[in-house]
Amino acid sequence: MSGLRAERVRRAVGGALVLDGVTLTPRPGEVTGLLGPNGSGKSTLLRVLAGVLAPDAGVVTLDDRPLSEAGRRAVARRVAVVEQQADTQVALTIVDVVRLGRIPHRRAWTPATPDDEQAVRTALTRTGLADKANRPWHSLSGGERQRVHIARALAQAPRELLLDEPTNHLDIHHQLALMSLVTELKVTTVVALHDLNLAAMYCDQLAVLKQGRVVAAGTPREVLTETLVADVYGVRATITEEAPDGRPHIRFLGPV
Ligand SMILES: Nc1ncnc2c1ncn2[C@@H]1O[C@H](COP(=O)(O)OP(=O)(O)OP(=O)(O)O)[C@@H](O)[C@H]1O
Repeated sequence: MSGLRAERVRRAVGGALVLDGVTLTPRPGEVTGLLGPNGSGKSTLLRVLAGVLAPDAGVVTLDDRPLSEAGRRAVARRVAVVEQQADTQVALTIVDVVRLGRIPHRRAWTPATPDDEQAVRTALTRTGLADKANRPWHSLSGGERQRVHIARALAQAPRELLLDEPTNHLDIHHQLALMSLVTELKVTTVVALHDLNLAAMYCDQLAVLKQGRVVAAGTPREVLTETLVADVYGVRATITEEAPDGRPHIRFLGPV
């Protein structure tokens, strides 16, 4: 089966079992939302899918081949990752940071090709950063930095995109713009989200983690039920299905 897949993955962090038998099969070209309360294992699962952390048991495969055998460079050409609170230390401009996305595609010691520069320009335009390309990183707001990291991931031209709470720091316009962009890309995407309504609006599939296990998976309509929100998040909610496409809308009423 093509694409990225986690199968019965277990992983302990700092002595505690954080992922306990997680299987995730993101559908090619679709957006899979990863939900779950704080500490449920979302970031850890994304790091295991990215090959940054190795599973203790189980396997992550890319086109049926274990990630551990694929080689870092081959993985970097395919899989782009935007981590939470990704920071960049050095004195770079926006366009410099976005150019970092091209590194996996370039041969050592060769200058950027016109294709590299075109990919960088397109990524800047799609994230609304084209007119800010030469701004220094340190002068950017939290939301602008977040968008630069998304642009860097797009410049990488990945087939798989892993995003850890990418709408953190973003105002409502940029949250919606980012999620629209991600759905338009037709790149296989796994995105950790806290906002259940955003997940319901934009994701094709959802997987819900609780204490390191997948407790629900399917379409937003299948997954987002009042019972699930109460069980997993400890919150009372009423859920309606909104026209025209019948996606669920969650109205939170309070803690259980
Ligand atoms: N370096 C570490 N040492 C000890 N425990 C860790 C470490 N990193 C993560 N954990 C623990 O692993 C669990 C899962 O963390 P993870 O960051 O994957 O959760 P998450 O679902 O992404 O949470 P959040 O929604 O808060 O970002 C948490 O209980 C966390 O405290």
